[in-house]
Amino acid sequence: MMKSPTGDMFAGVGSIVATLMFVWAMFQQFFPSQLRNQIEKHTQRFVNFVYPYIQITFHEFTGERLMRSEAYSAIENYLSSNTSSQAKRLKADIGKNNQSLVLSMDDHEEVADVFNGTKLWWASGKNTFKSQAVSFHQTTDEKRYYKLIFHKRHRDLIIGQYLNHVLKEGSAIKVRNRQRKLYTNNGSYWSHVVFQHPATFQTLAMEPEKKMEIIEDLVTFSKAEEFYARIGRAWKRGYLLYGPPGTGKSTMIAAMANLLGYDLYDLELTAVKDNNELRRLLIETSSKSIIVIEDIDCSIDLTGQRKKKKEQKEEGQEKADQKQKQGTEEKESRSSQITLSGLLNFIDGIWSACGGERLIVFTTNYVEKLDPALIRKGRMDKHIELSYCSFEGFKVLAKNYLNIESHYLFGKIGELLKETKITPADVAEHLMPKNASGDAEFHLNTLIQALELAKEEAKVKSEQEEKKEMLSAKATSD
Ligand SMILES: Nc1ncnc2c1ncn2[C@@H]1O[C@H](COP(=O)(O)OP(=O)(O)OP(=O)(O)O)[C@@H](O)[C@H]1O
Ligand SMILES: [Mg+2]
Repeated sequence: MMKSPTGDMFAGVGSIVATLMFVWAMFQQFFPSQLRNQIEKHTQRFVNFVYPYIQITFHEFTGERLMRSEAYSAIENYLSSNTSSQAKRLKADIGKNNQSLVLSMDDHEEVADVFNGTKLWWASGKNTFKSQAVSFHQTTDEKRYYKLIFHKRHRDLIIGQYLNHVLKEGSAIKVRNRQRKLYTNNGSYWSHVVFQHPATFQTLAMEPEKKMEIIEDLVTFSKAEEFYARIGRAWKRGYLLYGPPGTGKSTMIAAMANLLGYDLYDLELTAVKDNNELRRLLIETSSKSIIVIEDIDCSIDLTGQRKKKKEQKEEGQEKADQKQKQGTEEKESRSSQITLSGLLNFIDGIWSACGGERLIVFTTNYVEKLDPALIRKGRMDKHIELSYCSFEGFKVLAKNYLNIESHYLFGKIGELLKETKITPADVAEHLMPKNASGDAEFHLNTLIQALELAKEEAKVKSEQEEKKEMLSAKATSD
């Protein structure tokens, strides 16, 4: 059978069409990506030419387990404290202690920042995805990010110094804003509660110069990481607060924690079994913390042996329960001894082993009872005496409690304070409002009465002592 030319022709056309279609398919399959690459390459070049900026994106969640990125939260803190005044749309959130509002820039906002004279921009944004998970509620995932935009000329400065600065500053702000904790050792373990003591240096009754000196010392310490590294010393500082009961030692520790934003570890030595346990407790403390050992003279005695504070105090009560507990407790208390040398070794040694800044604060009512080895400089770097209320101290309390800065009775009170020993705690007690009227004059007058009474008592006491001395002198001469 002969083939028709048309048939032939058609067959030819058919194959051409098939070939073309094949080529087209190939073209479609391979070219777009090649083409895209090409286009991208050229546009990138073009964009680089007319748009010489670099962008870096910091995503909120990173990694496989989608951890919240440290960098993102540091940037968030940095921006909310440094540039939120520029942003027109802000997000608000409740800050620490549920009291203050924290403002940060809202999505799709842009703010500028200047670093060493170089301007750069931060933009916030979010990508929204429909969730893949099967759920009755349709959920959408939002992925937030910050984008840093800067001129490529400043690449080194921004990627090096500036980002470092942002991350450091951001983490410092986070520390300042976080909820702080008060740890107490329950035997050999720390347990914690939220630390919310309102004491500040501002409300602490003390001579202004002395107060400033302490604040400066603390702030210098908290910023001295490089200094301590350079001189090869562990980043720690010891304070010894001493003075009669009710002069503000514990209050000052709370003020220190509030000033620096540190956690507090209230170490009860009498509850610690032995040196090993003490070591473990100290190792478990975190950096940026204050370790407090109150009434050091009651916890450790000069020979280095632990006193049984509780048993001394509540002897009567204890006797009743004693029979029950005897078996186990006696064994325990015999083996539970923290020695002075053990404690000193930790103060000297342990800190070097764990990084981060730590303050250790000892308090005592009887500084003269302490072993000089415990309080020599280097161990306790700074000795702070808290003493009876001075006129300056009284003025702070009057401002705190009565909200007054001057009053015609102040002169008289100033005179009386010079002649009497009264603790800030006692002064505070007299200024405490006891009824709704809150009358300043009434409170100042009760304080004056109390001061006069104390003065009288002191006089009687000194007279009695004088008499006694005279009598004993007479007895010896006879
Ligand atoms: N310097 C001070 N400034 C302001 N308030 C003070 C001061 N000293 C004492 N107070 C008030 O008196 C109360 C008791 O003070 P605080 O517990 O700080 O004394 P302390 O020195 O630690 O006494 P102790 O030696 O008994 O532990 C506090 O609640 C505080 O309100
Ligand atoms: Mg105290």
